[in-house]
Amino acid sequence: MHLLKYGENGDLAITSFDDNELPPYAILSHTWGADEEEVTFTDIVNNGGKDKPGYKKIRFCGEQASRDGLEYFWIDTCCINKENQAELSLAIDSMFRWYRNSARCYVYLSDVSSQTLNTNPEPNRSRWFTRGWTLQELLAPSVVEFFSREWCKLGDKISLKSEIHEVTAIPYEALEGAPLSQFSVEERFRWRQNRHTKLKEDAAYSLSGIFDVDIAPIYGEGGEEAFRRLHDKIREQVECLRDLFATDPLKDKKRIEETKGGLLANSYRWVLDNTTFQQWQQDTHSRLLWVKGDPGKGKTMLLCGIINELHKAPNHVTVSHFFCQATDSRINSATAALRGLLYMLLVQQPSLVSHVRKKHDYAGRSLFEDANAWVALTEIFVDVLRDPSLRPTYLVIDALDECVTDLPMLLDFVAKQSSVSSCVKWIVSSRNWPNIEAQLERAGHKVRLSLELNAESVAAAVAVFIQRKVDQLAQEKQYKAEVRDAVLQHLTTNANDTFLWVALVCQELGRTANRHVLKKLAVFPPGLDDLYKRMMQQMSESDDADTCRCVLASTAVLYRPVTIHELVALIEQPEDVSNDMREIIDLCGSFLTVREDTVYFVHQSAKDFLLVKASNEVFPNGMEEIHRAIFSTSLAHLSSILHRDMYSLKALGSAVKNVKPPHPDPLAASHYPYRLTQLVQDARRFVMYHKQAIESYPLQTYTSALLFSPTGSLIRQLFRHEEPRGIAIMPAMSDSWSACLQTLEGHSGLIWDASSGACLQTLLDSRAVNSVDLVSILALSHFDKIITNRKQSVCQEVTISSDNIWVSDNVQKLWLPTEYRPVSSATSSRCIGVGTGSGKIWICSFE
Ligand SMILES: Nc1ncnc2c1ncn2[C@@H]1O[C@H](COP(=O)(O)OP(=O)(O)OP(=O)(O)O)[C@@H](O)[C@H]1O
Repeated sequence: MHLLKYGENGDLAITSFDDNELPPYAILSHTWGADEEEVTFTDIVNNGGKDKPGYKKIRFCGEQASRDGLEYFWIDTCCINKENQAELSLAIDSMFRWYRNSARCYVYLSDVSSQTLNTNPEPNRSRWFTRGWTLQELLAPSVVEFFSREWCKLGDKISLKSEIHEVTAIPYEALEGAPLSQFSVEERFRWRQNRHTKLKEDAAYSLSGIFDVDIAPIYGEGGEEAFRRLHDKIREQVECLRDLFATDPLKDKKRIEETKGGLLANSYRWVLDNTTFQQWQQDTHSRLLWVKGDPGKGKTMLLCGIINELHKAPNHVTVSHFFCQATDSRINSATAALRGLLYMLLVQQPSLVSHVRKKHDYAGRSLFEDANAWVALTEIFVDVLRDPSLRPTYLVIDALDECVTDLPMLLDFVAKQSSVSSCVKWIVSSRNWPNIEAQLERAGHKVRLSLELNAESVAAAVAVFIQRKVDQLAQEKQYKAEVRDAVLQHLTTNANDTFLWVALVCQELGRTANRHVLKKLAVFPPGLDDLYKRMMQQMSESDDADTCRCVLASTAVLYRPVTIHELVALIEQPEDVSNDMREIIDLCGSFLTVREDTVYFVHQSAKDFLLVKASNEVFPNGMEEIHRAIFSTSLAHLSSILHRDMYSLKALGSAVKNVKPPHPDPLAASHYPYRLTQLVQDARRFVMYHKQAIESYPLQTYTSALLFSPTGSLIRQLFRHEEPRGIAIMPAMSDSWSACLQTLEGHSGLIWDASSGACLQTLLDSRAVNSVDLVSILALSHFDKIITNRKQSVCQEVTISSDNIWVSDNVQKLWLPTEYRPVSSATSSRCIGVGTGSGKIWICSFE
């Protein structure tokens, strides 16, 4: 980027900078006069152009910059060498970024006079508002100041926002600096209405920054073609993000805050004054902040608060967050965490989508969902972190301890990647688990914020929380002053710096009649576990103790939260309480809570308590008994309610996609057992398909059987943690089981996979691939030392057995189902390329 600066002798000088090492600069936004009136790059280089009318703008801009303490400034007329086509293209591409990165943008309204402004106060009627390029010049910089013809300041885009909104229809939030990706594509296109550019193509090119897409300018292509290319780029970007989407982390955060009773700012603000936090935030070398603490100490809410505060930063940093929740299978795995973080990051910085598109263009949605999703996501993530255009970004992962699947992989990734980019800072939180400690220990540039070591601040925050909770209770239940004071006193004395304990006791008190409050207070012991024990004891004393225990035990083993309706259909009730299930849930102490008709554990620690510390009481005959009960009750339920034409469709041609479930839905309570039936069916397919391998080599259940099952197989998904770790590139599998039920070994000829099409690369349609093709593929994949003749590869590390049944590296052995056995192959040291009879190729790599 070329920047202008006044030298000591008053002459203008132009200096070139690397875009990554720019000094602070001001930037001018204006409308162009006739070409011959504007000062050009050549004029400046030759110390000329001083007699041109456009020179006045340059002088004003330089003087204003100097008044604002800025040495450098940039003006499009003379800071781009337009005779150099490559430079011009690059400048058009970079323009949005240059405006965004400026310290101040001065808008020079040459047709607005401050002298007539009092009689005609309409600076917004200036020609400046009708030009195409000025739209991004208004939106990209954070500080935009307006000046009259006499160079008198009229205001800035915040103080003039209502006038600007009136003429441009751009919402206040966009003027205040909200990321433009928050606004729909249609809305952003509306902002350009009534704007014109001298060249037709510029109408499209001037929008590329607003949509954060790269479109190389090709002047002469015409406006229509330029807009077609722009629309194509936007569509491809939207499709890519749609496929990456699995959960909306913004909605997860909102839901979690609401479920936990709403975020109280005064209970997290202490962290802003905390020296460890400040060190992490201010020190450019501190990259990773690890917030650690025992259950219920308020880590999740603290992170919610920190995220809110980070958003308040004046320069709109990117904040991308992910909340792990063990009880929600959508958001409890390492892959889900990276996918969620990446999605949220790219929504805010869409130009980085290019890193995803490199892979997504070929693989589509399965890139993020098949067996290799982790490999693909980590590669993309690393590319994004190393991208020089990445803007200051915070990455936040809450509750690492609730990442049920592949936590070690996630920890390893965070430890390795948290220090690679100087503009990225990470925050993670977890309980005080030694295995997490051990893995994060390896991260460089980290700081640790232990809630136990900041007991004083946490105690003060809990005190604020107690005060708020007691005020609410006293108001809702009309406590007398003495009851109110006693509750406050008891909570303050026994809370032990644990928010959750306070929240649970208050929940119990909410259900207690006023006359019993004082008596009841005495039985809430300090400490979470003791409180849970007390709740168990209280429950066991009720008349519905057996039913309550049954509800707790079943809820603890179900693989997802269920609705009250479903719960009634799932549990073996000692007596029929179908109509009283809400009441029973209320009787289950404060372990459970109902939100929108769905039953949840009040907190992960409540579930942990039942599964570990109270397991003898909750599962007196073992957990298996509860699974068996759920299974048989489900079957009984299905047998009793299912009948022909459940939804009274009558017409035999009724298509599933057109069916609208009636209200109430007779199948509402059957969704859980339906999934169970699907699981049984899937298990049957799994066993049938891999029968030969499993019967002969039982341990292959955990290797080839999992690897060669479709990615959508429920068994494969449930046992993902068992998949062998050492195989880096796994066979690309289709989503669902093929038409082939079982292969009978010993027959000659190949049995074809009729439905799967998700191969890694198909080189040839129906003829078999040969080893030469495979060599090129391995070479393309940058694997060296390729050997085509298998006999030579004996001393190599990876090999295919002579009967084509095994791939092995001497330590691990992978059984090949018939349709994956090679008709040709090529081997590198750790990699084998296999060409199959169907023309499909896959590459297996052992780490
Ligand atoms: N700042 C806050 N505002 C409002 N409520 C809070 C706040 N901090 C904590 N709480 C209350 O305390 C409870 C426990 O907090 P939180 O879930 O954040 O703890 P945690 O340390 O993440 O627990 P765990 O490690 O067991 O998941 C919340 O459900 C909420 O009721």
